[in-house]
Amino acid sequence: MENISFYQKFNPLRRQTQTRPVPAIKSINMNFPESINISHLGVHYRTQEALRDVNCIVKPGKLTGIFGPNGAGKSTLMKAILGLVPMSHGNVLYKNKPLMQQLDKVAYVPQRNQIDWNYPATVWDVVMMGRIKKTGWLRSFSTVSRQIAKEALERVGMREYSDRTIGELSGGQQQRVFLARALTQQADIFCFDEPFVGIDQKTQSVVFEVFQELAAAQKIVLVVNHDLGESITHFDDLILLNRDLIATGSRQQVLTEKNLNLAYGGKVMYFAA
Ligand SMILES: Nc1ncnc2c1ncn2[C@@H]1O[C@H](COP(=O)(O)OP(=O)(O)OP(=O)(O)O)[C@@H](O)[C@H]1O
Repeated sequence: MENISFYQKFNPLRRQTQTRPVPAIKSINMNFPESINISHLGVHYRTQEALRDVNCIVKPGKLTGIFGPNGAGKSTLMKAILGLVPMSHGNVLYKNKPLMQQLDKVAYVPQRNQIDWNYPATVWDVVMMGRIKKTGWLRSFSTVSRQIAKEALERVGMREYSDRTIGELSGGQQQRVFLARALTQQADIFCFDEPFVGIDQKTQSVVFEVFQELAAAQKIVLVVNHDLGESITHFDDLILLNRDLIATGSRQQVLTEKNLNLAYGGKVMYFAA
């Protein structure tokens, strides 16, 4: 039997990504239409400048981390990319069009402190929410949607918790449920804001495994993280911020002593990428 991941199995683009040749680059303005292209992005909160002239690309097939010290603008960058905070200037393009016009292609899991854990929803309800865009409001879910949700829960080891309310779960279990919901969306772009905060080691391993499966399926996987410890070695590409873009590229290119000093002001030890 063909050995494929959960995500590849339910990925409607799977056959195309396997057989279709790489499309020709048509845009004059940007070189990577299959990537997210971020140009001259700036964000102000009232008088405070949170991000200044950020230019980078986020490629499919890579696990990309947004790193930087507290208050560097990591979450702001993710939110600006998704149109959740207004940009003061710049643009974010995907497939030659503003990403904001294509949010149906995005699955986003916000920071856990932005989720109401007392809301009386079951694990199953939360995961099925990931199918609403495909199904439509007030319409009943298809057998296929139910199957996708079951397999997503299975993938993150939460199938037997389907009937629990989300408030009854541990932090790690809650994070796995939201990961399952993101999987059911069958998106092209996956964005996670601080998914490793307050979770156990087992959940961290499951989450990284799923991220790597998504990247292997040529998805865009963008993760805000602040942990400069061993877990950073799971990332392929990094965006290092401190209001300005300090560096972007492969992990090896970004994690230099000079870049870390610029971002953290000499407060972290340099270690080999
Ligand atoms: N809604 C807001 N209104 C005003 N200022 C804000 C708002 N959100 C963020 N900021 C400010 O913008 C700056 C960047 O915040 P942001 O949350 O993006 O940083 P971060 O790198 O994600 O930080 P952390 O690691 O602490 O979560 C900070 O100085 C923060 O105080």
